[in-house]
Order: sequence, then C-alpha cells, then structure tokens
Amino acid sequence: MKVAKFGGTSLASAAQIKKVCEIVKSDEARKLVVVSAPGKRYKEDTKVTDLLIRYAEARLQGQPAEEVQSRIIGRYQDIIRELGLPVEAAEEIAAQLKEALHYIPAEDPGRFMDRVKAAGEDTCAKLVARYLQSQGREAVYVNPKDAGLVVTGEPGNAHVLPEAYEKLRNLKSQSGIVIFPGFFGFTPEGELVTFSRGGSDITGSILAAAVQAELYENFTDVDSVYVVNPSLVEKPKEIQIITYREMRELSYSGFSVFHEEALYPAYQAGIPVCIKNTNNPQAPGTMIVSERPFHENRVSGIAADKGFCSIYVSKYLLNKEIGFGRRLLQIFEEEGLSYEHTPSGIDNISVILREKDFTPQIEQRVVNRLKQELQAEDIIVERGLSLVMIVGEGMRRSVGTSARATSALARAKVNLEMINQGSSEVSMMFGVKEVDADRAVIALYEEFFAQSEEALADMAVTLKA
Ligand SMILES: Nc1ncnc2c1ncn2[C@@H]1O[C@H](COP(=O)(O)OP(=O)(O)O)[C@@H](O)[C@H]1O
Ligand SMILES: N[C@@H](CC(=O)OP(=O)(O)O)C(=O)O
Repeated sequence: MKVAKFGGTSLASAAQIKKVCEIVKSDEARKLVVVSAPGKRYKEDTKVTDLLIRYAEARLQGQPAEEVQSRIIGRYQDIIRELGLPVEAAEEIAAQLKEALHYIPAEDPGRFMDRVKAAGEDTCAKLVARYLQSQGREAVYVNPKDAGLVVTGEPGNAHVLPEAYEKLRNLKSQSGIVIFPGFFGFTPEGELVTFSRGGSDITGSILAAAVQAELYENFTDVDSVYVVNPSLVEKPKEIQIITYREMRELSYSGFSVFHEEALYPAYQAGIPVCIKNTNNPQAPGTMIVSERPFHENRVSGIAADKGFCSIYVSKYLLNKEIGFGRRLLQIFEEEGLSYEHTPSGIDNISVILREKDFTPQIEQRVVNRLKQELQAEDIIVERGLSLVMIVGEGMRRSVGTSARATSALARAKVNLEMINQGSSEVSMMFGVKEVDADRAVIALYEEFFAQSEEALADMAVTLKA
C-alpha cells in the first residue's frame, strides 16, 4: 500500500485535479490519498488557505468578509463545474463549505481560525472523492476525527499524539481509495486543530507510518528536490537520493518543498519517501531513505532561511562558572522561547532564536535578566540574520569543505557573523546578514555544484593527497 499526498499546486484547478486522479488510478497500490487545499494556479494567484486566513481575520475583527468569502466559494464552484460533478454533489459540497465559514467566531479566536483554515482541505477531499466516484472508482472521503487522528491542542501548531497511530492503522482495511484531508486533526476532546503551515505533508507521513506503507509519495510541482532552491539558481542539479537526516536539515533551513516536521513519522517507521511531480509523474523524483551510497561531492544541498536573531552574551571566565549555561537557557525557557542554536566560545555564548518570537518587550526583559541574574558583561542583540546551511552525510569523511565554503563566501564578499558545525557533522551553518543570504547560497552552489566533474575530481585528489 502506498500513501500519496498531493500539495496545493497539484489541486489548484479542475485540470490539476484530473491529473491527480489519473495518477491515483494508474497504480492500484495508491490506496490512501492525502490532499491539500487548492493552491496557486499562477504566480500572482492566492492559495485558498491564505484566503481562508484573510476571511477568518476579517470576521474576528468584525470587518466585512463577504468579498473574500465569495472568492473562496467561487474557487470551489469553478472546480466543481469544470469537473462536471453531478448538481446535487456540487450543491452538497458548497452548502457544507458555506456552513463551515459561517461558524460564529467562538470565544477562542485560535479555534475559529483553525476551523476555517481546515475547511480548505476538507472541501477539497470531498471534491476529489466525488470526482473519483464519478469516474466509476470506489473512493471514500474519510474525516480525520472518524479515523482517529488525535493531536495536541495548540491552535495552528498541532502535534500528533502517539495513540493516533493505532487508530489510523484501521485505514488499511478500508475498501476502495481513501481520500483524506491533510493539515488538521482533533484533540481527544474533539477540538479541531491544524498543523503549522504546509502541514498536509505531516498528515501524509503520519498515515504512511500508521499503515506501514511501502512508500510515501509526496506529489508537488517540481521534478525533484534540487540541491538548492530553484528560485535562486536556474536549473540546479537534482537530488536523486538523500537521507532522512540530510533532508531534515535542509527542510529546516529553507527547502520548503517538504515540511520539516513531516520526516519524523516516516523516518521512525522506516518508510521511504519519494518527492514527485504531478505535472511530470514519469520523472523518478527524489527518494528520501535511511542510507544512501557515498558520492565524491560530499555536499548534498545548500539552503538558507531568514528571520533569525542572535543574543550574544559574554562574561570573563564563563567557562569556569558551573551552571551558567543552564541558568542562561532557563531565562529563555521562562520567557517561553525555544532556541535554535547556541554557538559558544571560552567567555561567550550566543543564543540564536526565531526573530518573530523575540518581541521588543521580551528582548528588554531578557536583557535585564541576563545583566541582573547572570552578571553578563556584554550583551549584543543582532536582528535580521539568515542561517545558511551546507548539508551532506559525506562531509564527515572529507577534509576541506569548510575552507572551500569560507573562501567562496569571501570571494562573494559575504561577511560571516557566525560559523557553527553541528555535532552530527552532517551540516555546517553560517550566520550572515539577511541581505547577503541569496548571494551566499549562489556562491556556495557555484563552489560545490557548478564546477565540471573533472575539476571536482581534481580537487578531491588534491585534498586526499
Ligand atoms: N531545494 C528545493 N527543491 C525543490 N523545490 C524547492 C526547493 N526549495 C524550495 N522549493 C520550492 O518548493 C515548492 C514546492 O513546495 P510547495 O509550494 O509547498 O508545493 P505544494 O503545493 O505541492 O505543497 C517548489 O515549487 C519550489 O519553489
Ligand atoms: N493548505 C495548507 C497546508 C499545506 O500543506 O498546503 P501545501 O500542500 O499547499 O503546502 C497551507 O497552505 O499551509
């Protein structure tokens, strides 16, 4: 049994949904299908999820929401009409969508927002099931609540609960093709909660782990995962095979093609993942697996993500002060902040955070506490940072990767704010100013991937010598 997840771009229009259904029908093993909400049809278009968020925000602020509501309903009506669904099916789907959007804002705005957001995938799943039925296939829409996809309760940030897997295993015995809406689950008390943005990938991975699928196929709009974001480099090299660990690092640092939280369920259950293109399903795609053959070029991918800040703390003889690190991190914990990295020196340590969490009020409190409770001598807060990551299993066995990277960055006149080599040795991270991030990624791509095979082979020989 295979689990196939189709992203928003794969379901953006009736024509795309037809392609999705052809792909599903072409392989009997594709029995569990996870769908997102319709995404962008063209570059300037708006994803249905973004329209739904706009709608919910307007309702919560008591502002007019009719226009955005009719845009949302219009998107589905167009699809229903172009798919030629029976009138009663179309009416039923449209009525259910209208009902979902008409919810009176509950006391908890987060819950209301999640219910509205989830309507995007829920309606899409019903549509796809109806369309497959109209094609003479046995297809059934399954609601995450009925299937037992139980999750934690923080709005917009659900996490699967361990007991979900056993319940979801029953999907194996469901006859016909199951069409399952991605992106949301229910708390044990029955409240709907969505995963973080892009979270349909997570649903697919959870289902694949639950039913012990032979493969988790993730269909999107690119032929493969590329070694670098294709919006930065024209026709970058394709990745044929990559490990879970490498992909985890790359998804974390900006490879938005696969949600960073989606790998874990598949990895834990040992399910291989294949990223494929709905618009070119014959292409082999990228396989994500636990082990891969070693190749000469030790770097597998280069990614960058923006929106970080660093809090540099220094104190003479910090290295001799027992408990300094614990007390430092406790301050961040008590302020409700999770940290990303903590590069350190003898007398200093930097804490890297996501900038959006570190509001000016929190910053002031944290700085005061660092001075008073830890007697820190120097505290420098730097915002607008980007983390550029070079990732590759082979880097562990190779000499000279960091020298090549730093010289390439120096040639591109990128100033390095910070260097950090993860202890797993699968990745190397450079902190740079956000304005330099794209230039840094392009310089690193040219260094590690754009050179001829002979030049790379020569370099490998020189480094070994
Ligand atoms: N390294 C990468 N390889 C491939 N695609 C990438 C990479 N980094 C970012 N992307 C972007 O991810 C997009 C696909 O993800 P997404 O928009 O979430 O698709 P979907 O709607 O199918 O979920 C691609 O169109 C591409 O622009
Ligand atoms: N529709 C949701 C969930 C999702 O996974 O979407 P997509 O498959 O288009 O990335 C979002 O936009 O966040």
